Amino acid sequence: MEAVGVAPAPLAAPVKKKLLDLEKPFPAAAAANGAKASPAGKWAMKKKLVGGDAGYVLEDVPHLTDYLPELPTFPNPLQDNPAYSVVKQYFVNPDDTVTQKIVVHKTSARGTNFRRAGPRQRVYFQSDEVNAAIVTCGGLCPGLNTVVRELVCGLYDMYGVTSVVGIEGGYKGFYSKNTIPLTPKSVNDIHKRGGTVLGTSRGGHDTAKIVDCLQDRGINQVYIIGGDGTQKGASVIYEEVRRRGLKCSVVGVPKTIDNDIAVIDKSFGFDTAVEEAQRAINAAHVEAESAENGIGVVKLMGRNSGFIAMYATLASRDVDCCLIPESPFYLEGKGGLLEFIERRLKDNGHMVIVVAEGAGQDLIAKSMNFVDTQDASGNKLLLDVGLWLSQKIKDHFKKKPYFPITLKYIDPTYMIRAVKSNASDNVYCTLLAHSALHGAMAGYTGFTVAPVNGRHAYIPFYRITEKQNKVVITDRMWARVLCSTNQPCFLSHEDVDNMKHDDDEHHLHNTQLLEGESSPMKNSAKCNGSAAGV
Ligand SMILES: Nc1ncnc2c1ncn2[C@@H]1O[C@H](COP(=O)(O)OP(=O)(O)OP(=O)(O)O)[C@@H](O)[C@H]1O
Ligand SMILES: O=P(O)(O)OC[C@H]1O[C@](O)(CO)[C@@H](O)[C@@H]1O
Ligand SMILES: [Mg+2]
Repeated sequence: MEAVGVAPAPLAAPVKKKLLDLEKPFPAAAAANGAKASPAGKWAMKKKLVGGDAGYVLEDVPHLTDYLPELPTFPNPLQDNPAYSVVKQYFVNPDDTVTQKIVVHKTSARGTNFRRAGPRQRVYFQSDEVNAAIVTCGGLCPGLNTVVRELVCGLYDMYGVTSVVGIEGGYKGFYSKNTIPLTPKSVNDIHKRGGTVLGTSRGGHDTAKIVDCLQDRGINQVYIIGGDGTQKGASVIYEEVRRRGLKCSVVGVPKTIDNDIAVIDKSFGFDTAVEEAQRAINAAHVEAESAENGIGVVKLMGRNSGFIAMYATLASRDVDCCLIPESPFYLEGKGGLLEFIERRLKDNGHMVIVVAEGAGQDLIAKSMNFVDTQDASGNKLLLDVGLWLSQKIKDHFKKKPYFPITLKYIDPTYMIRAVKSNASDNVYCTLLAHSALHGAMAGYTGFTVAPVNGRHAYIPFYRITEKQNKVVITDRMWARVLCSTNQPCFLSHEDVDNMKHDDDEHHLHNTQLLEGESSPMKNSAKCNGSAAGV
C-alpha cells in the first residue's frame, strides 16, 4: 500500500472553525470503584471542541495523529471490495457530524454535534499491520456475541485484517489469561447463543497491567464492549496508551441491559430484554386472572434506571402498576400502593405489578437493619424488592381475612438478559461493530460508538460516562405509563416541582429513548394520592 503522511482532513468551510477548548482537561475517570489507575495524570482526556456558525459545537474525539503527527495514511481497502464498489458515496464526508438536538426552533443554537461514524477514504493502518483485541466486561446482555462476531468478520471481510484475538473474562483477562484467536470460522454461529463466548467479569481493572499487555502483545486496536463502568475503564486505558505514545486505537462499544448510558439512542439488547420480559408478564397475568383476587408480581432488571420495566409495561398493557427507581412510592395510608392494590382488586378481581429491581430501595433499607454492600466493580448490591413487596402485600391482606388474595411472584431477572439477541438487535449490533472498526481504521481513538438520533456517531468517553441515563418522570413517556396502568404517581406537587428542576438539567445533556420533551406534568391531578384517570 502507498503511504502518505497527511493528518485527517480538517473540518472545511462553510463551517467557521474556532478551536474552543482544546487544552481543557477533563477529570480522569479512573480511581473510582477500586479500579487501579496508572499515572495518566496530566494526560487525562482533553475535550476537543470545535466551534462553528450559529452556536454549532463539534465535540470531537481524539485521533492518533493528535500525539503521533507523522503517521502515514493508506487508501481504504474497501474501495477495491466488490460488495462495496457499487455503493454511491460509500465514504463518509470528513465534515459530516451528527447533531445531538433535533427538536429545534428557528432561533435555536445548533448546539452539540458528534463526528459521524463510517468508513473514511484513507486509513491509518495497513491490513497486515493490525493486531486487534476484543473484550467484554460487566453484566451479560443479549447481542454481545453478535458484536464480537461482526467485529471479527468486519475486520476480515472489509479490511483484510486476519489477526484478531479475544480477551477472556473481562478486564482482568488482559493480564491473567491467555488470548483466544478469533476467525470468521470460529465465530460463525456465536450470534445464535446468549452470553459472551469471551466470558466477562466485574472488577479487576488495573490500567497499567492492561496497557502493558497491549504493548507486549503489539495490540494496536482494542474493542471494549461494556456498560458505563467499562467505558470509564476504557477511558483510562486510552489515556495511558496516549501517555506512552502507542499507536493503538481504543474503542468502546456501549453495552447495558438497563439502557442507562447517556447520550445514545438506546443500547443493544434492550429490545430483546423487553420482549423477553413479556413472557414473564403474560405468565403473571394468566396466574392472576385465574385466582380469586389474584396478584402477579414481576421483578425486572434496572439497577438505577427503570427503562426495561417502563417499556415492558407499555408493551404489555396487562400491567396495573409499574414501579421504577426514578419514581418513589410508599405503601401505607391514603394514596399509598396498598390502598391502590385493594381498589384495583375490588374493581377488576386481579392485578399485575411490574417492579424494577432498583425501585423502593430506600423503603426496604428503612424497614430492616441493612449495611450497604458492593460488587467487585463498586456497584451497590440491591435488596430484593420483589420478595419484600410480595411479603408486604401478603402481610397487609392477612389483616383482612374477609379479603383473601393469591399472590404469585415471578423473578425472571437473569432470564431476560441471558437470551440470544432478537433480529432487530442483531442488525443493530452489526452496525455498531462496523462503525467501531471503521473508526479505528481511520485512526480515531478514545471514543464510544453509538447512534444519536438514528445516526451512528463517535462520542468522546467523557460524554458517555459523566452521568447515567434515567427515566425522566416528568416526560410524556412516563405519563403514557401512568395513563396505561392508571396507577397513582405517588408524588406530591412539591416532589414534582423538585423533579422538574432536576429534569431540566437532564434535558440539557441527554437524548431520550423516544422523545425528550419536558411536559408540565399535566397529569398532576393523579398526584397527591388521587388515582383519577386521564
Ligand atoms: N471508574 C472506573 N475506572 C476504571 N475501571 C472501571 C471503573 N468503573 C468500573 N470499571 C471496570 O469496568 C468493568 C465493568 O464495570 P461494571 O461491573 O460496573 O459493569 P458495566 O460496564 O457498568 O456494565 P453493566 O453495569 O451494564 O453490567 C469492571 O471490570 C470494572 O473494574
Ligand atoms: O450480573 P450481576 O453482577 O448479578 O449484576 C446484575 C446487574 O447487572 C445489570 O444487569 C446491568 O447493570 C443490572 O440490571 C443488574 O442489577
Ligand atoms: Mg453499569
